[in-house]
Order: sequence, then structure tokens, then C-alpha cells
Amino acid sequence: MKVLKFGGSSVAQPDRIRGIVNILKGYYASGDHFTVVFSAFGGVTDSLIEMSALAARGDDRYGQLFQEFADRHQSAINDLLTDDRLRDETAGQMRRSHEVLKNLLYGIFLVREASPRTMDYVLSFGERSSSYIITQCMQQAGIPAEYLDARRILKTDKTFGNAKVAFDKSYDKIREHYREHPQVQVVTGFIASAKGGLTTTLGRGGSDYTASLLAAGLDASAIEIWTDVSGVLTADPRRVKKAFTIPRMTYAEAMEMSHFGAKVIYPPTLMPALQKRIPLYIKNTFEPDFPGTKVSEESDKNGVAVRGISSINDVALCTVSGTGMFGVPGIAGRIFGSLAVAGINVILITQGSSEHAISFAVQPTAADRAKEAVEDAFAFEIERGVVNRVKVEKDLSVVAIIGENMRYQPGISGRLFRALGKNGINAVAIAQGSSELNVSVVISREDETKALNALHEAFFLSDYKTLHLFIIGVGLIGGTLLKQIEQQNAYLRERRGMEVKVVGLANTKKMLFDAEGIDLASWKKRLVASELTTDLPVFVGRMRSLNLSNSIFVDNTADDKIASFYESILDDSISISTPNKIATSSGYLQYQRLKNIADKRGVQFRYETNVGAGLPVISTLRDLIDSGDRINKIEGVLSGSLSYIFNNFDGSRPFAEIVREAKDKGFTEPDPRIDLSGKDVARKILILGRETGIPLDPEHVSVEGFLPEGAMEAKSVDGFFSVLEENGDYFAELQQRAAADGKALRMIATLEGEEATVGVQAVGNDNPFYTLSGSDNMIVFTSDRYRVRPLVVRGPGAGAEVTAAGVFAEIIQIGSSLS
Ligand SMILES: NC(=O)c1ccc[n+]([C@@H]2O[C@H](COP(=O)([O-])OP(=O)(O)OC[C@H]3O[C@@H](n4cnc5c(N)ncnc54)[C@H](O)[C@@H]3O)[C@@H](O)[C@H]2O)c1
Ligand SMILES: N[C@@H](CCO)C(=O)O
Ligand code: NA
Repeated sequence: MKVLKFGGSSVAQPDRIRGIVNILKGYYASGDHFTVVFSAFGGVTDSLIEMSALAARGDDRYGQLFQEFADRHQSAINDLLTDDRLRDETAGQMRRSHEVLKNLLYGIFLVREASPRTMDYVLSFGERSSSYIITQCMQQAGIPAEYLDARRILKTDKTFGNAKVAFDKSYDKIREHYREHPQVQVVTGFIASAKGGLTTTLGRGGSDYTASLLAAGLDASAIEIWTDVSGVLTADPRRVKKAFTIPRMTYAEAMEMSHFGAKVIYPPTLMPALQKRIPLYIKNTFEPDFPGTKVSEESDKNGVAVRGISSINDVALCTVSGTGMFGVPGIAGRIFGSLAVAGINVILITQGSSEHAISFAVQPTAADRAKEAVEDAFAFEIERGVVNRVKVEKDLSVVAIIGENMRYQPGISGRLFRALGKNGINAVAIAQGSSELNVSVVISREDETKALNALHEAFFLSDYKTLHLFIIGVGLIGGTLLKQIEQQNAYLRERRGMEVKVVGLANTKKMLFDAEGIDLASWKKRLVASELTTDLPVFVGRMRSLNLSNSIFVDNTADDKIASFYESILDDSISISTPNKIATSSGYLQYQRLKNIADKRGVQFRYETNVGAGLPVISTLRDLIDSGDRINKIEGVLSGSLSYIFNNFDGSRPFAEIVREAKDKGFTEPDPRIDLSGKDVARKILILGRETGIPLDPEHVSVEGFLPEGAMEAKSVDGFFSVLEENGDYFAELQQRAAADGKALRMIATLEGEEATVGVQAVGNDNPFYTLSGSDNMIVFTSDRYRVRPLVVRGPGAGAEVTAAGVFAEIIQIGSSLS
């Protein structure tokens, strides 16, 4: 015998009832013995409570609600029952039954009172109506169904609203009834009866309880709880999109999950069945073939450590502390005794072994009473200053990882706190049940969703990590980056367990946010259509308030204003990757501060593309230094655009034309004057100097320009090009002079000791820079270990694809370091 139970949401509309009758037909056809319990139609219990309350207040609008109730059931009958005889019979029966309810409500209206006892009777009409109608539907479908009013078999005391079951008596009645009734029994959930036939109800989780009692009485082989979700999920799917069904779990795990608010089952009411070790299945009425979740006593020690992740959304933490607590027995007893007397439920307790303080979490509505109760109990100590007043912190949540196997696996809490820490989530208090069934962490309420997602990614192998990108600047580099991400996402997901979602975008005009991820095939259209005007503080504020796990900020502009936000972004535990050199090449103190904040927060500030674009220049330098090498000299051609310009300037075409070509190929800065003036190269050698540990500031780099006079005074980029055109001869002469000696022009940056210089040189074929072509950069490191033959990094050092790829690689590296 199996006991099936369908909750209110499963029978909210006629369509769904048809679906259920179909499921039951399948059971019947398979020859399985079963009995089935129903709740009231979804929403009906609430409406019965509301109409009684109105009536009790003397408000005649209860009549309207009653009419809606009656109509709803009649229309379900008309919709579901096509057999004339059955329909008329059912409609008549319901009319008579509802007439009783109507009179009852009128009675409440007259006496202005709805006692718990009356209420239980009123509420019984919900389950009685639904179960009766569905019984008739089952009959119509050819199932020999029989309606069973549970008041006949379930016996309780007279605690109306939450009656105590007389187990043995009920089990006897159940067995007796089922012995005499071979038909499929369709049972009203939630209701029972006390001596004298008085109607009672079973309290929270009522219909589950009915099913459990039946299962225990009948020694059933299984209980199936049919609901509107696919079993128990690894986390609340409204908060964690990637939550999935837990295929099997133990009773103990199910208890923990439900304690932390997994609404699917309410295990306390399932105790009668669980004591008999009857397995429990949670199934989805929308997806009847899906296996759902099996809850049983089977545990497998090799199974996953963490079964699920859960949370309690709103708690307050009260802390009792003071010197008078140390080594004094009975303190905890007095604290919790006083809370018990005040009727306050404690959600979580933690005490450090220094015994200096005890914290406990309660519902926020109980916090003030808890404070008062404990302060009363310790009035004497507080007066003498040996115990402090109770500190109350609100707006907190508890997140918990749950699983029986945690106790066999080391490293679980390490992973837990790492995932929280990497996301900048502060643990206010920590508790571990001594059963090791759960580890609970109290955190700020606004971090709850972020924490749940970060933990889900950290503990479920089948889950992949989602990086949330906020990108400012969608020009050449930014646009190319978005294209690369779009193309590579499937690979990253499959092979690296990582998904990159762009959730914030901005150009100079518009900005756009979508926490679900902006579709990278249509981002341009959406950005243009966005109603949000770009505003940097708002962009950064939005990034903070969205508070998504694994957030990364990417600055693809050349703007100098954005760098001033880096500090607060890093401070919010958000990593940064940027090709923009402003932050790293402006004031040394700012550069240093950014590095310190990133270290302090355990996040990353990355800018490899600042030098040599995608070439591994900064990382190479860092590896040398970290492994104990000493840098003696760095020499380099550090400008992709100038490299391209000098490599192509052979006198056959004007200089200005080649500069324009370099710009069109995406090698120059948005403002090419930055390149041509040597400023861009100066920034790069400055950055390399800083990376070697020299506290250089921009004025320490001496730059010898090569432009004709007046070029840098031009008011605009166009004006600048005009000057270049007017000075064609000047550049031609530069080129010819070098060519005459068999030399080539190169802008070379040098760092030797603390001396940083930049200038154009004519180099001969004995110089390693002579052979460069295209937009090549070449960086030559001479160090203690690379003394005779230096270490060289060489390759294209500018351009959209290589630069964007460098940023992309950093994003992936940052992602790998998260959780
Ligand atoms: N082009 C390269 O080869 C290369 C190589 C390494 C580093 N970089 C660096 O990459 C960065 C971007 O270069 P690019 O070639 O893509 O330039 P770009 O001009 O094509 O793109 C920059 C984009 O940023 C936007 N922008 C500027 N200020 C903004 C603001 N305040 N808010 C929002 N958007 C803003 C601009 O509208 C533009 O679309 C620069 O810092 C550059 O130094 C470029
Ligand atoms: N404008 C830069 C891009 C790389 O930072 C260059 O020409 O090298
Ligand atoms: Na680089």
C-alpha cells in the first residue's frame, strides 16, 4: 500500500486536477494498492479564514467571499465532470454541504465570534469539498474511488487548531476501515475529530501529517508527497537559479533542510511514518515521470558531503558578554532559561571557548523581548558592570550547508569560508551543530542571495561557476572582448566549469544592467535602447547593490576619471581587470593604495595589457622577482603603434598617412598624440619600474620627443594630423638620415637602476630591436639569472584581438581564483 498526498497548489485549478486523475489512473492500472490524501483547493483555506474573520467582525462582506467559494467549487464540478449523473449528484451534494457552511458563517456573524473550535469546523469544508469532488472525478475516470472523511478514522484531543493525535486509537480505526473498504480511499487531509464527533485540525503541515498517520497505520511501503516542485532542491530556486533536485537524502538531512526553510516538506509531521522507516518520495505533479527526491534512512558515506544549502532570511543576533561570565557555571542556563520563560525560540547559539560572550539568533520580532528577558535575568550583574547590556544586531540572515557526510570529509568549512571571503561576505557568527549535519553562518541580510550562489558553486561539482562582469567602455577593445566572450562561453562552461555573464555595460552615453546576463548577440541594440544615461557613480553603486557573486569590473576606456572609483570597487571585494593605464601610471601612492586594498580584500587588481597588450610582460617580470631574481635592466620597444609606424615608414608614403593607418588598425590610443609624444611608452616603463619595486612617479621618466615643434599644441586630433601633414619633410629627413647609415628608427624605453628614459633612436642591424616588424613589441630583461643572454618577450604589442584576449585571460584567471 502506498499513501499519496497532493497539496493545495496541485489542485488549485481544474486542469491540474485532470492531470492528477491521469496520474492516479496510471497507478490503478498498474495494480498498485494506494490511498490518496488531498488538501483544499489552493487558496481556499485562507479564504475560509478571511470570511470567518469578516463575519466575526460583523462585516457582511463575508457573504461575497462565501459566494466566491461556492462558485469556485461549482465551476470546478462543471468543468471536470462530463458525466451528467455524476455532475448533478456532485453539484447537489456540494450545494447541501455549502448551505451548512453558509449557516455556520451566519451564526458567526450573529454572535460576532469565531472560536478555534468553530474555526476548525469552518476549515474542514475546504478539504471535504476538494476531496469529494476529486473522488467523483476519479470515479468518472474508472477508478473505484471512495470518499473518506478523515474525521472517521483520525482521533485527537480537543486542542482545536493544533490537535494532538491519539495514535493507537487512530491506527486501529484506520486498519479497521481499510480492511472493510477495498476501494481506493480518497481522504480529506488536515482534519480529524475529537470525542463527541467534534471537528479538529492538525496544524501546520496538516495534510502531510494525515498522509503520515495513514502510512504508519497501514504499514505502507511508501509515501509520495506530490507538489508543484521537482522534489527537494539543492537550494531555493528563486534565489539560486542553478539549484537542482536532490535525488536522495536521509530523513535527518530532510529535517535540517526544512528547519532552514525548504518549504517542500514539513518533516515533524512525518514522524509517525519515519519511525516506521517508510521511505518518502517528493514528486512534481507537473512532471510526473521525473523521479523527484527520495527520503529514506539509507545513507552512503561515499556520497556528496553537502546535500543542500539553505537559509533563514531574517534573524537578529543577540550577544551577552562581560567579564563576569568567565568560568562562572550557570550563565548559559540563566540566559536560555530566561528566554524559555519569555517563550522565545532560539534559532542558533554560539559561544567562543573564551567564555567571554554568548550569542544567539532569534526572530527579529522577538529580539527586543529577548534583550529585555536576558537583561532582567542579569540585572544584578549588569548593575555591577560585570555583564554588559545585550547587544542586538538586526538585518541578518543565517546560511547553512547541510549534509550527513560532512563529518567524514575534511576541508568543508575551509571551502565554505573561502567562498564567502572571496565574495566579501563577512561572517558575523558561526555555529556548527554537534551532529555535524550543518554548518551555519550568520551574515548580513543583503549578502544572502550572493552567499547562497557562491556556496552552491563551491559545493556542487555539477554546478559551474558564474562570473558577473561589469564592463565600462565598449569601443575597440571592449567590443572585441564581448565578441570573444560570446564565442568562447560554451567552451568555458564545458571545459572550465565557468560561465561568463555580462551583467553591466556602459559607453559614454548609455548604460545597461541585467542580472540574468545581457545577450551578447544583441548587446549593441540593447545598449542603444537603454533608458539609463551613463553616470559613473550610479554605475558603481548599481554594481554594489546588485551584490552578485563573483563580480568583476572591467575598464576598457582610456578615461582618467574611472580610476578614482577603483579603490571603492576593490574595497567592495570586486576584482578589476583593465587595459587602461591611468590608475597604474598616475601617482605612485594611488597605485600602491590600490594594491594594498586588493590584498586586504583578497581580490585581484590586474592590468597585464597595460604593457605589451596581450604579451606576458608584467607576469613574466613578477615571476622573475618572486622567485628571487634581481632585475638589472629593462629595455623595450613598448609601443605597438610606433613600432608599426616606424616599420612601415620607408619614405615611399607620407608619415601622416602611416600614422592614420596605425590608428585605423587599432594600434594607437584613442588619442594618438599619447603614442606619438612618447607618453604612452613613458607610462609603460613607469609601470614596469613600479613592478620591480621602484616608487617612480611620472616626472621621474625622462622623455625625449621626436615630433616637430608645435605638434603637441594642436587643439584636436584632426589638428594634430594637419601638423603631421605639414611636416612631411621633417619626418622624411629623419627617416632618410637613419636609412643612409643602414639604420632603423625605434622608440626605445630603458630602465636601469632607478633611471627611466624614453627616446627615439636609430639602431643598426647589430641591435636586437632592428629586426622588429609589424606592431611588434620587444621587452628585454637583464637580471642576475639572465645576465649574459637576457630574457626576451616579443610579439604584437597592440591591436584589438590580442589586447581583448589579454583582458579575457585575466578575467578567467580571476574567475579561477574565486571560491
Ligand atoms: N588598442 C590597443 O591595442 C590597446 C592595447 C592595450 C591597451 N589598450 C587600452 O585599452 C583602452 C581602450 O582602448 P580602445 O582602443 O578600445 O579605445 P576606444 O576609444 O575604441 O574605446 C574606449 C571606449 O570607452 C568609452 N568610454 C570612454 N570614457 C567612458 C566613460 N567615462 N564611461 C563609459 N565609457 C567610456 C568610449 O566611448 C569608447 O567607446 C585604453 O585605455 C587603451 O590604452 C589598448
Ligand atoms: N597604443 C598602445 C596600445 C597598447 O597599449 C600602443 O601603441 O602600444
Ligand atoms: Na602584457
